[in-house]
Amino acid sequence: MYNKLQYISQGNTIEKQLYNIQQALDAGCDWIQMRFKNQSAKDTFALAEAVKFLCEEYLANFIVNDDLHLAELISADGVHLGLTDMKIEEARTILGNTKIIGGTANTFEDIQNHIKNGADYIGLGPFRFTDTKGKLSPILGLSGYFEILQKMKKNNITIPVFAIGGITVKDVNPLMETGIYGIAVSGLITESDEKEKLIQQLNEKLYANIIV
Ligand SMILES: Cc1ncc(COP(=O)(O)OP(=O)(O)O)c(N)n1
Ligand SMILES: Cc1nc(C(=O)O)sc1CCOP(=O)(O)O
Ligand SMILES: [Mg+2]
Repeated sequence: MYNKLQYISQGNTIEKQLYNIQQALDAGCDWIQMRFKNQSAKDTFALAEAVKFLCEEYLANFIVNDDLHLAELISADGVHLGLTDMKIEEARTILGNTKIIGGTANTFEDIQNHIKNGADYIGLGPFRFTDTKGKLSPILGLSGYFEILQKMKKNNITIPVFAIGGITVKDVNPLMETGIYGIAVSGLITESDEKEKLIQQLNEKLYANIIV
């Protein structure tokens, strides 16, 4: 069972990334996706090794954005691949069945393809406009999630779906009502001055209907 909250890291330097990731871990986040764009291979590797070490210390899941070979090299828990990254089918062949592979989707058809190709979870977005990522796919809004999740239900499709893109605390309840599994957030956690309180609030909402 996956955690319902994934933190997507931010920062243009190794130091800034490590600071943000450590803060998220300290505040109780237990799933980190390292997203470090347009950096040298040397720096990306150095950061990945340090994040792997940190996540082991905090018993947090650690996946790498985009770079399957890096994920393999440092034995991360998995990788997140977008629609223009390495094909999920190929990634599955390389990583085997024990690693997590997430795939980005913007439509019901994307989800069908990812399932066919062996994805473990879906990052469905964007929910709304966000500065965190350039070249966004069409914005889904609540109605987009509702339609796609209804289609999944009708077609008996079950795979954990994480909403992503500009999500704030007040979006969590309505998003969960559409049938998503969890959320992936970056700016919300990075920019918060009260991270522990925020993560507690998010988890309360995300796990509200789970009976232990
Ligand atoms: C959980 C999750 N969902 C979607 C994305 C976006 O991936 P991608 O489309 O490859 O865009 P970049 O993050 O690489 O800019 C994600 N990273 N995580
Ligand atoms: C990395 C990413 N992927 C998206 C997609 O729609 O595929 S939106 C996004 C940015 C998520 O960061 P924030 O929580 O700061 O908006
Ligand atoms: Mg990508």
